[in-house]
Amino acid sequence: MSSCEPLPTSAASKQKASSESESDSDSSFPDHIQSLLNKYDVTTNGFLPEGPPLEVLPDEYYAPWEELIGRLPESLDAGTFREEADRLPILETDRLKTEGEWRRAYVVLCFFAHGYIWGGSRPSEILPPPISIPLLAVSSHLDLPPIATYASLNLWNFRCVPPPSSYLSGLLPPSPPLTPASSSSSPSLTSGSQQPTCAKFDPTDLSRLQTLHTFTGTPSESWFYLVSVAMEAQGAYIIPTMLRALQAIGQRSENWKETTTKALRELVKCVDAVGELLERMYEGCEPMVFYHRIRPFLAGSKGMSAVGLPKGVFYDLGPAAEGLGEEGEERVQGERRKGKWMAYRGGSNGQSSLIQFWDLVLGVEHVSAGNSSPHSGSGSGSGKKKEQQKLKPFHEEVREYMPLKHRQFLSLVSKMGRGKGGIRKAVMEMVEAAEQEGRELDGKESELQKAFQDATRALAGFRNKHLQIVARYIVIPSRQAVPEGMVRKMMGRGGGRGSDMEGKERKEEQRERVVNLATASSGLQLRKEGGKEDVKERAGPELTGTGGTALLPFLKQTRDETLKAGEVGR
Ligand code: HEM
Repeated sequence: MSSCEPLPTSAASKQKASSESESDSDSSFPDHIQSLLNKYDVTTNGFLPEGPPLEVLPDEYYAPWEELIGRLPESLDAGTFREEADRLPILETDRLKTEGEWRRAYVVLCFFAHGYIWGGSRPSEILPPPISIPLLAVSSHLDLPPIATYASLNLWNFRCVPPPSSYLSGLLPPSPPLTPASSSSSPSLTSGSQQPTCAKFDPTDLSRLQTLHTFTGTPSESWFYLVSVAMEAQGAYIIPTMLRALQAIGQRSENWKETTTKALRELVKCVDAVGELLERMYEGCEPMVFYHRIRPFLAGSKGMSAVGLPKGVFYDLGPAAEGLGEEGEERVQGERRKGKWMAYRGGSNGQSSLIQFWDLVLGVEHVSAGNSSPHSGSGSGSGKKKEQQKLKPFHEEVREYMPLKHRQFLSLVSKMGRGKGGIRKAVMEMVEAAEQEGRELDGKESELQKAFQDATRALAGFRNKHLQIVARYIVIPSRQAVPEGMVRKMMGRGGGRGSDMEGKERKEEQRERVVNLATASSGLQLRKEGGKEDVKERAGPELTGTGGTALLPFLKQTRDETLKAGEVGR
């Protein structure tokens, strides 16, 4: 299917799904559900904003940021980004007025931070004051970590354009950025758009989405972010439906079984529709470009010893005053500086609130710490197992990377229904009650049990699709030769360890580093010795998390935990 054909999962089905619900007499959303959604910043687009993200900071004061972000891919490609970022003025954040402006500043500064850390021949372990000072202030205001997150890369990094009659060839390139100077007179500036905006803001339609920023300027990178945007929007309508079911369960309302069954059937349709969008990743994102060019920029600073960041990144706040030993001062590269070493996960779609919402509603529990440990990679045997047990589960840990209100919303959802355990708990109690009464489930109960199992299967099916994607975009490229052009691009100009290395040796060193960087995002390493490829069981190196948990087994575990949740009353 071309990217411009109408989506089977577009606005049409989103609206259809809602109107189907609306036609049910008991299905209008009570005011308190609406006010709950408002309170936690869950919009008609789900965890995306209600309207388009701001594209330019309106105050001219921020022109130096806007100017540089506007040509980030070119600057990175030319190998000049670090120098340019070093020369930026250290801007105050007190001119940021609205939440939209704070978010915009966060998007810009996160792109700067990752461009700076990963945009050279070696990762930079120091983030200079023009980036780190405002980034720390902005992330503290938003209560987000000072690192690229799903919010900065996806949720707040897109625009919606009119139907692409003029772009029928398919993928939309990222549009030229706006500068405050070019748009300050425009009344549409604060609503964040210079392009003609959509008649209706509809982020479910991939053909009408564009990213605001990328590191590489490639259509693959835009597509990679935009697929998630469309998925989040497509999944939005199910949120109030599921809340209503959880409330009915919690209140033990007379018709809780019917309400929940209906909601679960709707959830199956929703998960399938979102899964169809996920599979559209193949249409516009090339695996080799993703693996070698895009993914390295998404890497975090946690668990990155293998690529030269053993302590994470130093957020440099400037030279320390005379005298030694003040708190918050460090000797960094021979100089006393104010600042702090920090280590965070990289940007990941695993930070999506929508998928966690589904898990919580259903009562799916995930226990694996995934590949999150920065420190235990070299451990082995039972020691490593014990360390794994001490780690926070991946899904719990990544909540800290979600916008505050969404985090709070998920925490609230986890307690709805009959306390922790979502719909699963209610279904289990129902089955146990029938067992205790020595009877079979009645018709309504059997329907609910089946609807619940179908929903967990649908979610496991979604995770299977995701596993295939991970195999195609990470596992397979990690085992193929690095294409020439990719090495050159990744190294930037003047990259590499020096001119004394030649030919094969230099190429191999570069390949290793590129592969390490590419696998390092989220703390992965390419382990060379032994192991079997676990997708198709071919011999070859094994991708592991630094916590010792192999990547594919981790994702398979999340799928199996989903399936297991569905086993009630068998
Ligand atoms: C090229 C496309 C993609 C690749 C290569 C990919 C890769 C990965 C990897 C390596 C992980 C392990 C944890 C981590 O590194 O953070 C992960 C986890 C995850 N990804 Fe993706 N991903 C892709 C697209 C998506 C999309 C579009 C979504 C939807 C929002 C998504 C949702 C998730 C979720 C929810 C997890 C957590 C594990 C789970 O709950 O099953 N991924 N992904």
